[in-house]
Amino acid sequence: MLDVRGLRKEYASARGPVVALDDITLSIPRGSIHGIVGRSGAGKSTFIRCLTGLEEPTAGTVDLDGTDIPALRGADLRAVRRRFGMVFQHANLLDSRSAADNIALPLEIAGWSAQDRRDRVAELLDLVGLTDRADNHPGQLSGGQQQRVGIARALATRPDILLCDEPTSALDAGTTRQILGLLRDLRERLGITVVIITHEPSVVREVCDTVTLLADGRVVETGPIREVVTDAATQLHRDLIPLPPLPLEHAGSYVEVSLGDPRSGTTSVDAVLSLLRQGGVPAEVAAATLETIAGRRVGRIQLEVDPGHAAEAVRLLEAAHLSPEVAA
Ligand SMILES: Nc1ncnc2c1ncn2[C@@H]1O[C@H](COP(=O)(O)OP(=O)(O)OP(=O)(O)O)[C@@H](O)[C@H]1O
Repeated sequence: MLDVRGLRKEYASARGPVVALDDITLSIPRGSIHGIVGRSGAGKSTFIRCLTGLEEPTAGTVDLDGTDIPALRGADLRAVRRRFGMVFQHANLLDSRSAADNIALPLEIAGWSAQDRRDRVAELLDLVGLTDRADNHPGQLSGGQQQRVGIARALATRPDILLCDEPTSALDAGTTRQILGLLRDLRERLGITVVIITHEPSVVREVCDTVTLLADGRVVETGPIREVVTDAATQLHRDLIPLPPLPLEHAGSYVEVSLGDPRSGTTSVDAVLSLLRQGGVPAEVAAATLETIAGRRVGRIQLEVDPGHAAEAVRLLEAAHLSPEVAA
């Protein structure tokens, strides 16, 4: 549905051009939840601005159902922008207006009649579970409820794509789960496509179907979560299944292994330990992260082995397709 090819964005600066996006090529399927991850400065915001036509790329195409967004001007561009709804880290609601009136704002701007606005707002309040809070002002709502109002407002004019820029970064873990549950629910009920910019691996793990990792304006990895997460060679595999750093003081050698690679029949911590034991290598688990992501059991284990056995441990683990790496 959204097909980005060779997208490049340069900004002029006193020290020459800054390349914010460099040859970005990726696809976001209709009705999917797509995560865009990357460090600060990776180009995430620039990418979103190019998607919505707020920024004109230096080169490349952004194809939305056969329309190249960067090629549009005037009324056509304004029309295509209405196909995107925006959700931000903070809902930025107007304090002087009730929840219902905040949601009605884009409908007023789009010229809906008072009756149509009332009907649509009631529908949206129900959709985000805030019917009983319609008359509350933002100061009377929790952060999570304010974000629900923000999401309802973004959906008001029935966009096809919901772009969420760090939608849960300001929320606690419990509220984050509720908001992610709501986004998933909206995708099921409305068939809407959701794009989430986030720096939180947990958001990607919990809700995304597909993901793109950006670094220095380039695509490092992109694809379905269930594929990238089971490929021990990807950066996303490490980012989505994080292990703690090694203990500050340690005498042993540490070997990290990955579970979940389809080529490996070894799927549990016990199986890894017994494989090493049978090979004559005693090992202990120093840390482990085990998750079920997109229906796949995946994990990473940090093993402490005697330094004299490290090379043998790596050999045994490699033979079992557990992608061992000596941690330093
Ligand atoms: N208007 C601009 N003029 C010049 N350089 C810019 C401009 N906007 C962004 N950049 C540069 O482009 C690069 C990408 O910035 P961008 O804001 O897209 O990154 P980001 O991944 O969204 O970062 P963050 O997570 O901190 O918001 C950075 O090097 C940034 O300094």
